[in-house]
Amino acid sequence: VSIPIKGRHVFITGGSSGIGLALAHKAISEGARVSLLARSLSKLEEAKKSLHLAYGVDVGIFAADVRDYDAVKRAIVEAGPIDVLVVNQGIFVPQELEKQDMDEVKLMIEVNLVGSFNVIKSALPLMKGRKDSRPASIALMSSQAGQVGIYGYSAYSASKFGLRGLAEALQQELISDDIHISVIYPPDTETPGLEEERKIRPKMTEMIAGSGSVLKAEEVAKKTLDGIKSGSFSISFRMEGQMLTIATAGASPQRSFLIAFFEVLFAGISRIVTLLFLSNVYRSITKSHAI
Ligand SMILES: NC(=O)C1=CN([C@@H]2O[C@H](COP(=O)(O)OP(=O)(O)OC[C@H]3O[C@@H](n4cnc5c(N)ncnc54)[C@H](OP(=O)(O)O)[C@@H]3O)[C@@H](O)[C@H]2O)C=CC1
Ligand SMILES: CCCCCCCCCCCCCCCC(=O)[C@@H](N)CO
Repeated sequence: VSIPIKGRHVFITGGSSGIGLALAHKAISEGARVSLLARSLSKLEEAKKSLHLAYGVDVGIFAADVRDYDAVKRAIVEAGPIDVLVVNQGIFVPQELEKQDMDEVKLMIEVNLVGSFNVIKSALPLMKGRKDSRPASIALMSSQAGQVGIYGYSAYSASKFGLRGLAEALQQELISDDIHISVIYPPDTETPGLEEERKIRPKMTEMIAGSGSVLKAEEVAKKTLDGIKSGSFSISFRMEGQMLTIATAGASPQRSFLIAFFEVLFAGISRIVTLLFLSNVYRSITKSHAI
């Protein structure tokens, strides 16, 4: 499939900052009509201003908390039928579960996972009933921490793994409506969110996450939009991200015959690489515990 962007309505949650904002830039530069949803109206207005300055076009902005179904529904109905829905809002507060407050655990699940249900469920009727007969897309922002559980991310990883289950089931429900699901698995990405996270990351989390790449939000946005356009179910970054996606291919759909071929060819070897990676992780944990 090929999902056109030009002239279509791209709705981005968490679009006022970081990856979401970078994606707004990219989508507008490819001729989309863009709407952004986030909580803070002032951050949304700032984003709107910066986008106007860069491209001379106006984006629709909607201040709502994804945890509030009615508010999300109102915003989406007001914005009008969506062709490409990017469910990108997310928060990350790393901490060992034993030390983490249940309030923080629930917040991550509610914003990252339940919030995504609220957004998708609100958008579905209008997306399915769209006049535009061309293929549409729903993209969910997961993380490499949604492919492998990482120390300090019990709640965050659970929320991001959850998105994958949602995505796999939803693709079966929506394929007849020509709506294509993508799940995006970025590594650490330079954003205001990551800057905040780094102040409180446990050492072990930093060490493990630090073994992957650190990308610019623009790079993540570009690959994300390219992946959406080609209807890729799984979107990953750089060599290690590609390997991780092959190692965790599981029962996710694969449209590319070439990549399917690689998945089969490298299934054994990528399991070995994964076990080596994990044995390093466990060795580091044991070592640091011994000090
Ligand atoms: N940066 C990274 O290293 C990585 C990030 N990701 C994922 O990418 C996504 C974006 O991350 P990033 O750009 O770093 O994050 P930022 O913190 O920079 O931006 C988060 C965005 O989400 C919005 N948001 C947060 N909470 C809510 C809420 N309850 N309701 C509505 N909007 C909300 C924020 O606006 P406001 O606060 O005003 O609501 C903001 O627009 C997240 O899902 C994250 O998990 C995945 C892998 C790596
Ligand atoms: C075949 C096996 C090879 C495996 C190597 C891959 C390395 C895994 C590193 C995982 C890093 C997780 C970063 C999460 C980033 C994120 O979501 C946030 N910044 C928010 O917390």
